[in-house]
Amino acid sequence: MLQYLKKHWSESSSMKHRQVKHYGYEFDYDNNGVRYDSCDPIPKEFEFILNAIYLRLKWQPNQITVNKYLPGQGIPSHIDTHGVFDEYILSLSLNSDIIMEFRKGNYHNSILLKAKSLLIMSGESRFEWSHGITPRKFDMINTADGPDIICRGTRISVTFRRVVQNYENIEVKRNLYEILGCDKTTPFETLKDNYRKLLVKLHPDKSILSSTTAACAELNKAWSVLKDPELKKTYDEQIEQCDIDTEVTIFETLNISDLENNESEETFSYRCRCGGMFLVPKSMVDQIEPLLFPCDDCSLFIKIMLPNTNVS
Ligand SMILES: O=C(O)CCC(=O)C(=O)O
Ligand SMILES: [Fe+2]
Ligand SMILES: [Zn+2]
Repeated sequence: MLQYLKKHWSESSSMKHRQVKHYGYEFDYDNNGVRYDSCDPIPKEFEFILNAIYLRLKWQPNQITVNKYLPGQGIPSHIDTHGVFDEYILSLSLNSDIIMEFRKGNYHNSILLKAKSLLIMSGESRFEWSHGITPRKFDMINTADGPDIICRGTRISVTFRRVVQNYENIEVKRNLYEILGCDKTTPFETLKDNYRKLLVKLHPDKSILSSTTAACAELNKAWSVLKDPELKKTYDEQIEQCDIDTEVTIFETLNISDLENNESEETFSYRCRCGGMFLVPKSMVDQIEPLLFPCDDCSLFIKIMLPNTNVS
């Protein structure tokens, strides 16, 4: 592992007080959140330790941060963000011993992290105690023979965390239909079939690599929206509204009162010259911007001036 890290260290980014490299998800120090788009997947070289962790804790990390501390460098006292990361924070110490300071209110504990040891934080130690490393070139330790001083070498730590998979953490970039390999007109059964096939291919239990987890969350999000007729409709309306940034041909500009009010349905309607239909969801009448709606058959649009529209 050390060999791998030493070989790949040149790609790492440098921070003021230490060097860091992320795998799986990138930890964003500006907003204490995570991004996964710009990040290297967890290297194969880490799999043996991920497997060992899994055997012991039945827990799979999907984000790894490697920190390199030269003697004299440290990390400010902190608690890893709740909500973004789940209940375990693990830290593997390599190459040098170091003292980590734990604090909770007025309580304080110094713990010697030996090289090649794994620190497991969970429960109170993970959520209530802060941890940090004082920037120093040596540490004081207590031994059976009394206090002693140890000089710090370069310490490399590998922190294992699991990004909580809620949708807020996942930036969905791709069109939801693209994710499920289909389009707006694909029948429900095919959507469902595609979802299942893709899910089996991607399920995180079948692979230890974290990019899989992100892809899986993306897939779940796509499916959770598209399988629900109401959400699908809203989503379709939104992409319709996005699509029309390009040139469109407006068939007519109308007021709501020009449309047919289908009492029993959620939509107003208007007949297109092609025989197709323009459908305007009733839920949209509170909008203040004029809206464009496509014909369900041809490429024409109607422009709707809503009661609240500012006419300037
Ligand atoms: O270097 C360590 O052992 C801890 C690193 C850490 O606390 C973190 O990256 O959040
Ligand atoms: Fe931490
Ligand atoms: Zn038409």
